[in-house]
Amino acid sequence: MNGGDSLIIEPIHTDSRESEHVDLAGFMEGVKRRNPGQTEFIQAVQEVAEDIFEFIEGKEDYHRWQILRRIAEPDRIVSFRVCWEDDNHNIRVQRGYRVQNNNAIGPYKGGLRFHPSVNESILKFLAFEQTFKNALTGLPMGGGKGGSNFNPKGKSDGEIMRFCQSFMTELYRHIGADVDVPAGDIGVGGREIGYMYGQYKRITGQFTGVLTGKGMEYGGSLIRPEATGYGAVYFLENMLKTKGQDLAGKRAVISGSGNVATHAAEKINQLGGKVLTLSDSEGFVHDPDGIDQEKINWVKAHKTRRRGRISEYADEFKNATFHAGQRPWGVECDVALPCATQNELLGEDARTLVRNGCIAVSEGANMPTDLDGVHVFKEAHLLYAPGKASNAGGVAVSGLEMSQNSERRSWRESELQQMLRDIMDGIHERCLEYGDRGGGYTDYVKGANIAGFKKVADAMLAFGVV
Ligand SMILES: NC(=O)C1=CN([C@@H]2O[C@H](COP(=O)(O)OP(=O)(O)OC[C@H]3O[C@@H](n4cnc5c(N)ncnc54)[C@H](OP(=O)(O)O)[C@@H]3O)[C@@H](O)[C@H]2O)C=CC1
Ligand SMILES: O=C(O)CCC(=O)C(=O)O
Repeated sequence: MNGGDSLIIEPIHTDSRESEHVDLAGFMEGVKRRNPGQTEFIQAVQEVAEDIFEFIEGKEDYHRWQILRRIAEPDRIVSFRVCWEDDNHNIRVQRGYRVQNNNAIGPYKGGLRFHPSVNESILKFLAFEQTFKNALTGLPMGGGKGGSNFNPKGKSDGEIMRFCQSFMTELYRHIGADVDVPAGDIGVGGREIGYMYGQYKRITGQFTGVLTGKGMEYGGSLIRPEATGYGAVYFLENMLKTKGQDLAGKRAVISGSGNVATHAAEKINQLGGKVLTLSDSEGFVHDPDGIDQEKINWVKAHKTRRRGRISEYADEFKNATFHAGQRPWGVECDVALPCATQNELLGEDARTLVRNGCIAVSEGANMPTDLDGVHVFKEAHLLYAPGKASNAGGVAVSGLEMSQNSERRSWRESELQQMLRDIMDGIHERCLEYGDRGGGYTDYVKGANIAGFKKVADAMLAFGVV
């Protein structure tokens, strides 16, 4: 059963087993009971709880004030109907959501996803992850996420505009520059942000920093489009540096062909690596000659302007092959960057990567590796960065966009590039601080989970029970 669409949440009751010190298994039993069928959300909480239980052992305050339990219960979930008219004058009805997970350290912040798979479980997992990620950036941002089961594929520009306007007609009452600041995610790029911002401005009459990822003409920030992909590669570079290595000559396997994947590919090339693959939901392309900047430019135009499929890459560039219905993890590589979607790299894929000699994985997507895969990477002592650390560059530059909007000014590209670098270096440092397992091995998952948790948890302790 997929309970993802259910809005009924069991009331938080003081079950005697949960008001005392439960162990990890007892805690997860409660999470599963309260969130039936929400597999992605349960997976995300489990991955965090595995590390946090070890960290809070003997730390009475975190237990007594039920901090993890409270972070794993969204502050609120808003669900609404979104009606729009297609080009054939049919009335279409979609479901929209905003999950406001936690605002202990700043306004809710996180993207909007338009994809047919969107449901409550997926947005809850994303908002939960976002809470830790945003804390890791060091900027004052809480965690949220939203979206709709609207499928943008094959829709005309007019249909996209009407949907975005209808979506914002309800969402606007739940957001604000100091309340909740959405941005893009899968299926939401510059075009959609523009339509939504226009509608927000039309309804409220306000020109404020209520969305990020805006166009440069109306309050956007330089390098926001590049920031997630570039940041994931900076993080990868930092991990390699701990082993005295760099990206020069390294073969990279990348999934996805959207915003994050193409900018990750761009930065890998700039740092001397060779990108062998890109993918979309229909399969992957393998280009043994390398996907250089010219080819990346073709992919960007193909996906964002022509709205084409990645399979057509193999018709355009000689020696490239398209592998329908497959993911790229079997292609031999030194580094891998999953940049498409959740659970796209399973335990078996992780074993294949390890067997083929891959030394580092930096996640551009959110939770692309399933729990089995995470455990495989940890046991192999791979340099493995979870998305909440490695893909934080995007939301970090969104935070910088908020600052620029508040100050009513724009920073130079060189300043922003340096700030993105510094923020990614800072996240890496925090992972090293909390993820040291001894013997030269850093567990970046543990480091990211604990560093993110500690910041949010300590703010929550300051507020008492709210
Ligand atoms: N944009 C950002 O700033 C940030 C994004 N992320 C995460 O990065 C990932 C990619 O986002 P982004 O690049 O912005 O999104 P885009 O919409 O630009 O691109 C998404 C890419 O992923 C592919 N994809 C989507 N769903 C699936 C699926 N079910 N199976 C296989 N491939 C799929 C798409 O293929 P197709 O065209 O066939 O749908 C497309 O190639 C997401 O996990 C997102 O949450 C994380 C941090 C910030
Ligand atoms: O820039 C933002 O606010 C959103 C980024 C995002 O959705 C993410 O980090 O997953």
